[in-house]
Amino acid sequence: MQDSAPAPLTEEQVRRAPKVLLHDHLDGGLRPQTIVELAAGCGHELPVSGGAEELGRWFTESADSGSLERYLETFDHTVGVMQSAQALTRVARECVEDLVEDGVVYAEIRYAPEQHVRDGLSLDEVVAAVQQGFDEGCAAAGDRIVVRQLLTAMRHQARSMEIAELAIAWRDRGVAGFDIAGAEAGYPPTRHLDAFEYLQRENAHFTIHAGEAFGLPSIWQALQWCGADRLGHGVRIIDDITAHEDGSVELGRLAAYVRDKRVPLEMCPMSNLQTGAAASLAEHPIGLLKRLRFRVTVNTDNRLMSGTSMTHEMWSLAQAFDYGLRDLEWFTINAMKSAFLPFDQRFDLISSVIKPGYAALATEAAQG
Ligand SMILES: O=c1[nH]cnc2c1ncn2[C@H]1C[C@H](O)[C@@H](CO)O1
Ligand SMILES: [Zn+2]
Repeated sequence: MQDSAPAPLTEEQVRRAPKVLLHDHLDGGLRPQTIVELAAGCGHELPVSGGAEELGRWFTESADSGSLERYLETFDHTVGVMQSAQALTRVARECVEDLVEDGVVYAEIRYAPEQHVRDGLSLDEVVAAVQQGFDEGCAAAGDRIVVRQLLTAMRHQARSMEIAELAIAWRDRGVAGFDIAGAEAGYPPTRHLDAFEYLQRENAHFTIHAGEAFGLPSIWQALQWCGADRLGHGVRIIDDITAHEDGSVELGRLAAYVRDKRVPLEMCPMSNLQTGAAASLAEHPIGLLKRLRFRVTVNTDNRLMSGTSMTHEMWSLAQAFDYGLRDLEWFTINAMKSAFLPFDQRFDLISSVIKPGYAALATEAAQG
């Protein structure tokens, strides 16, 4: 008889476990050393002058602000050094290298092309430069990772239609979908309804940052007006769930819809602690949402600003909620099922990479 107790986990096992990343910002994941070098090359003035280590600390400390708006201010110093094709290619290539090192087997990486045209690049050149970096990184990694782009439009700007058209123009050349990001309060997703309706007519996929810094109305609009396939964060769906003292739980209509329709939630626990969307990891809604079997996925959001990685997110959750390998496999398969990749490719990654990867780790753990 097989022992049904969850295998005891080590951080090293989590690092080696196959992981899937759906929500990660290219401009939120630079290596501090790369920022120092790119800033020197393009004349961008950094907030501190002491080198990579001090700069890395500056990002995590400044992002740890309790407010999404202040958190977002730190991006001035990553976007500022990502204004040339060479810089974009380098950052994209290093992103793939870092994800491979972290045990990620499939990633959708997002960024806002409209933020990278200050020095004269066209939107098309921006996407091409990032794709070049992803191609180089993936080629160097052999077949260990598959990477796609998601193109983001900034919700306070008015270029979403153009960015949606860009995503369609690149849909067979590395771009898997579309997103909107930026300050949530005051900028409802319905401002960009024309872009979402266009994408729906094109049979395209999109996710919307919603329910992070603003509550249920934002999630409701993202799903019921805009037709989002997935929710970026979506943590505030917890506001539509009542936990009674006797242990029973009641879902409001929106929460029930999200669970019934298997709407993927791109949860980013460490980022939520920094922006104030959750008070502590132990109190993070991910614990209850997983127990209620919402389609929860685990993500990094911004590896630089949160000083995080997929290994760190999953290892921290494992410690906070006593998760074992099976729970991490569940998150990973949830994410792979929710990817904006064709069904046959998702199926193949689940059956030939993810399941065998977790099975091998479970065998290893059982053998001590
Ligand atoms: O967690 C986030 N919420 C909303 N916007 C975000 C978040 N993380 C990054 N962004 C913004 C800042 C980036 O410059 C932009 C594109 O990646 O997306
Ligand atoms: Zn995000």
